[in-house]
Amino acid sequence: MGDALLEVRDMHLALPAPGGPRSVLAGADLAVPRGAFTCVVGPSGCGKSTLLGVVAGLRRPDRGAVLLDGRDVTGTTGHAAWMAQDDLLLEWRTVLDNVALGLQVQGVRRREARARVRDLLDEFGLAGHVDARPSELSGGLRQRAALARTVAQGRELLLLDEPFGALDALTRLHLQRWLAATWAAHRWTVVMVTHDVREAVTLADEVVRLSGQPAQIAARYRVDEPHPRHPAGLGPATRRVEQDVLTGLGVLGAPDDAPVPVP
Ligand SMILES: Nc1ncnc2c1ncn2[C@@H]1O[C@H](COP(=O)(O)OP(=O)(O)OP(=O)(O)O)[C@@H](O)[C@H]1O
Repeated sequence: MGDALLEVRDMHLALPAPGGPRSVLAGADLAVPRGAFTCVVGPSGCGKSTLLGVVAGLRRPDRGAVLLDGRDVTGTTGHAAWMAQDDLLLEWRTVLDNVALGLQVQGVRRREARARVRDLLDEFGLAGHVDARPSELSGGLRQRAALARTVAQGRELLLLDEPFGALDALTRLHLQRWLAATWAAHRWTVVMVTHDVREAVTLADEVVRLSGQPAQIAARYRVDEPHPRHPAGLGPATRRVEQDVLTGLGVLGAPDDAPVPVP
């Protein structure tokens, strides 16, 4: 794990529940190399977002550590930028000012922040929308703007929690292709939670599967196909990984560590 930018070690966390604290994370370990894309999948409600929250420092674990480049950042914020399914764009600000906000909250003056994000807006296909309000944008453009705001913060680590979860299937496919190409050009270090296994194997160098509650790392799957990948044109080895992840989740064949969830 010597070259890992992010290391999560032996993470334990219990959260309040009606009958007393319930263990949500029970010894999760993670190592993400600098410039790698890791996707986290797992049964609904198993603790994926909670794990991301602990990595971001929004929650302090009961036990375990979060290391960034070997620094202990457990329970602190500032090392990671977070993007959730809900884009959290401010409706009264233009696209330019929403994206610039990522820098302004770090103390950069508005004028400088606006100047610094303009190139990013061009690259993210938002050049024609800088003065638009979020309500004037399509769902896909909103998510691009939210991602631009996340990236603009210049943090070492990007944490994406189901960023395309609310989009229709076609828009989602477009954004997966776009993110695959944009990430391949930048090589940000990313940990992304998704329910979409095709999305995971399209984007990730490694897919990490969590077990059911309390969550542990059930399996890791390497995806070696060169980036950028096309979600509808994945190679046979990547398709096999996809099948393996689905099998592990109990969607295909026999699950190896969890009961098949009854919808
Ligand atoms: N603030 C909280 N207080 C108490 N329990 C919580 C809190 N937040 C989450 N939980 C519980 O912790 C468990 C894990 O939740 P989490 O949102 O991390 O799961 P998830 O895998 O991201 O879910 P999903 O797949 O539905 O997005 C769930 O049982 C949830 O009800």
